[in-house]
This record gives sequence, structure tokens and C-alpha cells, in this order.
Amino acid sequence: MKELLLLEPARGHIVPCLSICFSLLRPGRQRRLQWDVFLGSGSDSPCSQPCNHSSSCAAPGRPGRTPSLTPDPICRLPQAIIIGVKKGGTRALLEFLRVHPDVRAVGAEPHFFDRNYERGLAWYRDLMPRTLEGQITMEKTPSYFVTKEAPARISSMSKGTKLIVVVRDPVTRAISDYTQTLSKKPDIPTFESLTFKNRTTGLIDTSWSAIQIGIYAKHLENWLLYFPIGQILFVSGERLISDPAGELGRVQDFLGLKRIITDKHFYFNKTKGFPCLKKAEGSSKPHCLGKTKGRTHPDIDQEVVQRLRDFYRPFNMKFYQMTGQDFGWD
Ligand SMILES: Nc1ncnc2c1ncn2[C@@H]1O[C@H](COP(=O)(O)OS(=O)(=O)O)[C@@H](OP(=O)(O)O)[C@H]1O
Repeated sequence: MKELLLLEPARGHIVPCLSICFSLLRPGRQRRLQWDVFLGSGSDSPCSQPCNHSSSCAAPGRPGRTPSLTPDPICRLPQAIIIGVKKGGTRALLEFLRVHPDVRAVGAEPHFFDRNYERGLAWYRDLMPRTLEGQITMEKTPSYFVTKEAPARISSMSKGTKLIVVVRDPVTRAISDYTQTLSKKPDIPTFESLTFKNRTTGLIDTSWSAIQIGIYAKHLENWLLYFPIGQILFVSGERLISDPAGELGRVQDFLGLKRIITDKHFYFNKTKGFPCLKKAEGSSKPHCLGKTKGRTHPDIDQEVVQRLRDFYRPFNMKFYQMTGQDFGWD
């Protein structure tokens, strides 16, 4: 009982089950209840068990158990998710955010709302790092943004989930996507040939995922059926490179976090050609992203690039209109 009373959700975040118990104890308080999580989980309730994974029970920066009034860290479902886009700069954003003492994130991409949904919320919750009350649990899986079922599924976990989308010029994003595939399968056809259904007529192959993912306005419509636009933050992938502290400022505000990550945390690494962290999370050493981030792109026929720019322009305009932000791609 004492523990429940100590676990009041901070910043209006929903803490499944515990918040339900808490609101039942304090019926006068207005609190959103996550009945779907509560009822849908059966005996394997994602909200009533300690973490099952074997990581240390110590909270970050607090070695050992604290014998005071501080409750033990527990696994919580994420209150914020980086849902996309693939090759937008999602890893950089998560790595940078992890520097914040109030952010705890899963390293790997859980792919819960696309590939692993049948495993259930308890499985998902158990992937999460242990957090103390007040810390934000996060994950990133860029394919969620283009997954039809993802908005409804995330909404049924919690309508209050904050969503972050890192977007990048869809033409460079497509080339980056292709570069990644090429690194794994060097024998694939050229970017130019995959771009067109028919090169002579100039008809773009919109069924090619590298092209499809960049039609942001179309994917966003799907999310807006379940989430208000104010619950989605759009981060510019370009500005994340040119001004990481500026974009991180916006993200911290959106998450209700104190602005702790500032320009003091970054330096530009000339060899890498990207901003890097002066100190990574839990380390005192400088840290750049790995070799798979910031690859050299192959040269693409400029006529094809122009054709793609023309193709994306109306979708980009629609996207700027929907988000109220001009990303400057055109
Ligand atoms: N600081 C920093 N360091 C390195 N790379 C950075 C950084 N910030 C953004 N980026 C850009 O991130 C691109 C990869 O995006 P994602 O992490 O979203 O890719 S993935 O979908 O998870 O595979 C990656 O794309 P490529 O340049 O095409 O490799 C980078 O341009």
C-alpha cells in the first residue's frame, strides 16, 4: 500500500495498473485508466510483475537498493516511442536522448507493434529497462510509421503515448535505404532501375518500399485516425545533423523533460562527418554512431533524382501543411 502511494505517475504519464490501483484508492482524482492493458493481459499481467529479465535491479546512477522511501525500479511500458522513419536519424536521436538522466531506453528495436504483437504486452514490457518513477521509458522501431496496424495497437496500449517521427528528405532517405540494402546484397539492381516501373514512361514504382516510405503525408493520415497531431513530434533529420542541440531542445520540451542536453554535449567529428557525443550514456568517452550510420551513398543519375523530387513535391507540401512545419526539402 505504501509503495502504491509512492508511485504516483509524474507529468501525467500513465503507469498501467499502478495508476489504476492508485486511482481506485483515491476515487476523487481524475485519472485515465488503461482498461485495455489491464483487462487484455490476463493472469500474465504486464503491470503487476517485476521485470523478468536479468539485468541489475539497481536504478541508473543509483548503485544498489535504496533503503529509503524510493520505490524499486520496475519495467514500464514506454510512454514515448520513436516510430519512424527508417533512415531518418532515429538511432542518433535515441542515443542522444539517452544522455538525459530521466530517459531510459531499449537498445535494440523491439518491433512489437509490427512483427511481435502476438507475443503480448507482458513480453513487450519485459524488454523495457528498469525505471524509477518520473523517468521516461522509450523505444525506437522506425518501421512502425509505415505499419497499418501500429496506430491502433499503440493507442490501445495507451492513448497518451507520445510519438516522435524523425523525417528526412524522402529522396535522400530512399537513397540511404537503398545503400543499406546494397551493403547486405551487393547484387541488387541499380537504384535507377528500381525507381521506375517503366523508365521510358517515367512511371515511378511506388510499391518499392524505398519509395513508399517517403510518402509521409499518406502514412501520417493513418496515425491521425488515432492520435491528435499535438501528440506527435516531427524532428527534422537534417537539423538533427546541423543543430543536434536545437532539435534535442524541442524533443525534451515535448517529453516534458528539463532541458539538460545542450550544445555542450556535442562536438562535430570531422572524420565521421557528423555530430558525436562528448560523453555517451554511462561513459566518460566521446561517442560517435557506428559504421552503418553515415554511409557514403552511391552516385545516382541526377535526372532520376530530379524525377523523384518532382514526384515527392506534392506529398511533401501536404506533409508540411499537416504538420505546420516546412522541412525545406523543395
Ligand atoms: N550524429 C549522427 N551520426 C551518424 N548518422 C547520423 C547522425 N545523425 C543523423 N544521422 C543519420 O542517420 C541515418 C540513419 O538513420 P536511422 O538511424 O534512422 O537508420 S535505421 O532506420 O535505424 O537503419 C544515417 O543515414 P546514412 O547517412 O544514409 O547512413 C545518417 O545520415
